Amino acid sequence: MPDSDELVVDAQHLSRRFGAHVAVRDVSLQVRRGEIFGVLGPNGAGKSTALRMLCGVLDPTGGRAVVVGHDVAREPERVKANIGYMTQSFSLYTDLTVAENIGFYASLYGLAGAARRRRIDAVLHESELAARTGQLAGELSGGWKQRLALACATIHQPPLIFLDEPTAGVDPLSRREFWERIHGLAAAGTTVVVTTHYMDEAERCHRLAFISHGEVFDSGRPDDIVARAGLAIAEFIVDDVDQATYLLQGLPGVEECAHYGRVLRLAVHGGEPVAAARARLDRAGLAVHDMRESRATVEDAFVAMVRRERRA
Ligand SMILES: Nc1ncnc2c1ncn2[C@@H]1O[C@H](COP(=O)(O)OP(=O)(O)OP(=O)(O)O)[C@@H](O)[C@H]1O
Repeated sequence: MPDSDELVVDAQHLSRRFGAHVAVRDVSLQVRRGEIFGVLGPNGAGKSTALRMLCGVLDPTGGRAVVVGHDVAREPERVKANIGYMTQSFSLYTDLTVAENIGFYASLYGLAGAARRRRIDAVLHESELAARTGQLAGELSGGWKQRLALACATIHQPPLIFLDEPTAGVDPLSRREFWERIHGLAAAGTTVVVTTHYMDEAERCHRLAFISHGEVFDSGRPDDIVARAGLAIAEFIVDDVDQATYLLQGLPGVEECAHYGRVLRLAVHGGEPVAAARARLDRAGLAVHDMRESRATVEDAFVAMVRRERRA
């Protein structure tokens, strides 16, 4: 966990309208130096719009944000020069080679001479792309494209990088390696703001914000968010899964009863799921095996939040 109090992102009541539609509403969030800050939310929640405002590429229609010491509305060029931004589409030139893409971004950020050569060598080494410099970016697999996009976004050693769903469509091993690299960058003092739909990735962030319908629903450390969701979990195996699911969904406070292979997982809001589930299934004469309490996860908290919003 970073121990710096220096705010690298300070957004106050940030809003963005598109015509009558409010995509981001009154979002306030702070990110400290060296922090990995995750932004979660369902599709269309406003995550990318919020990121684009913080990057200085989209003007807010309300509120303000200071990013790496510059106001995003008044000094967008200063913001852009001092951040890295990896978009969902990776923003690579598919008909240029790996080396040409990196060279292009190096020029964009004004790198020249020995410093330019040093940085290009460094990102090629860190991304393990040195053997692929002549390959067209469009011919790389998803995992290698992702490495190249991160190399381009960090060529100028920005103190802050924004990553918009950086691991979408990338295999699990590449995702792990990518996150190791993100933690390495953060440990060296780089601040990272990342949107993701992968809940295992959310658990790897220092702090999170849950966004829904353009508003921050909750924010804080993953553990604290999970605790605030107030969910208790029971896992067990039953012979008649359909009947058990039907019976358990009728219990008070049940958020979800879902299958994980042979295991049924019951999430209950404020209660004793093991005792309640056992009593209910015993009464119906259903055989239950291996029942145990389990830990609620960020995914449980997230799913409960989205469901509650939909019910409201
Ligand atoms: N340029 C635009 N013009 C009009 N509406 C837009 C524009 N950009 C985004 N929106 C709308 O704003 C809302 C938020 O979109 P945004 O892309 O920020 O969501 P998101 O949380 O990033 O979604 P996803 O997880 O699917 O990427 C959506 O309803 C979207 O249609």
